[in-house]
Amino acid sequence: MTGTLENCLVFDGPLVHSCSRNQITTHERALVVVENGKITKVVENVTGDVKEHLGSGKYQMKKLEKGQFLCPGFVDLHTHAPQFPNQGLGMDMPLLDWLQTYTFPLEMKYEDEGFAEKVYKNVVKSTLKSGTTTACYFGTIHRKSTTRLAQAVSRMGQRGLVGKVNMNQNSNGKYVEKTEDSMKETLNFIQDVSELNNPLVEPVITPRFAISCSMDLLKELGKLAASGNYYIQTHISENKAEVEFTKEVFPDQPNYAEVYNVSGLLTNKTILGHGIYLSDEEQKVIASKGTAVAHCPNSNTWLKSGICDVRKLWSNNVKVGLGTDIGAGSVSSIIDAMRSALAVSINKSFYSSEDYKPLTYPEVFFLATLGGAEALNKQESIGNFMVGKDFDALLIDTEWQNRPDMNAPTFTMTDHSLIERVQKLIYSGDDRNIAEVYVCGRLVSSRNISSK
Ligand SMILES: O=c1[nH]c(=O)c2nc[nH]c2[nH]1
Repeated sequence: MTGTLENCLVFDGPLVHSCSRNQITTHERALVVVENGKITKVVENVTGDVKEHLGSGKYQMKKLEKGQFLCPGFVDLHTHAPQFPNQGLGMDMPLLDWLQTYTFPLEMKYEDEGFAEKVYKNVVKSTLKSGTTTACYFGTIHRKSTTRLAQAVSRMGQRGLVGKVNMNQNSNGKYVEKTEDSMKETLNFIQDVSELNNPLVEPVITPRFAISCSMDLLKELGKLAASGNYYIQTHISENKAEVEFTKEVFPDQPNYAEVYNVSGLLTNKTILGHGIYLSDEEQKVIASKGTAVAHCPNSNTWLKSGICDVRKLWSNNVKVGLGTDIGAGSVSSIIDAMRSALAVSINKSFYSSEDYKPLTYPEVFFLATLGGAEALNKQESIGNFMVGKDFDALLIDTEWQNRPDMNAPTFTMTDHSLIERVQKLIYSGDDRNIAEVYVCGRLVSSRNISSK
């Protein structure tokens, strides 16, 4: 803590976070001191008066109420901002048909910047309300509209990685770009994001997926990513027909992962959506590059893509976090992604060998917070409440009686321990349990205020 406590905010109450993959650390009463957006002190096992721990000085206190606790902000590693208007549509189709019927026609509409502005400000408002403090967004091929998305993220105070999509082949014949334009507009987009002058908002190189890009384009994008050490996001091995199509489009490559590897697109700043059908060999290459997988269980269920085996990824040392994957996913909340990850893993256990253990609730909590931070290589700045990290946090309220008017999903009429309240959040909670959202110490969304 620096000098006096003036201009600092102190939270006093229960705290939960992940410090390792299979355990949730809980403190019945902790003090978290936040100065200039950073956590400068955490006092655990607090008893008695705050002054006994922090001395005298001026600080703004935030005392949590019964049933409330602090939890790290959620990391959504994979979502498509332009697809929010299609949320819940076309879930009865497999991936490639769904893209042609629903997704490409909607994404084409973002040629209109006015439409993009209207949608994107509501997307960011909504994901913040759901507790997503860090989001990796796909935009569309349209540079100016995707810049509107980055501006909305910046204005509303979210930590965001935003990508202009690249695709120069195998589309519907209309929603496609020339290689040269794709590269030029990606460079322009990077410039637009740098002009925001906001360290919380970063550009991501975003080839849609292998089949929508020629090898030339993939390699150009790989070079560009290396030139500025930029993040990269794309899809991999989501659906069996997609995997087969990829083999046809890139017959010289032994597998899907190698298409990205030879293009220089597998780095320790790459996030691959899905990864359901990756072989051990591919997973090992991905792990050796420090590349991460975004597990998107809700989307994988509705599009009937398959079940991603998170344990297998972990056993091959691949980093994993969660993605909501709107609009193939139907719910934009990482609480839902945690619950879906548990459900698909339990379902998988019914027909797997006896030694397959379904994911546990501490493990999915890890995926939603510290796991997502590690996937992005941002574990030094976000993911839990270690001193020196940025204060990206949620004030969770599980007490039904605090707001009966909201009919909150966590019904509580008897006493519950802190870890029971965490379970309630994961298994039955939703946005109504998120009272306040902080990014880098700034209150960006609350049940009473809405972001502009
Ligand atoms: O879930 C998905 N959503 C998409 O928009 C997409 N594009 C390629 N592959 C995809 N998968």
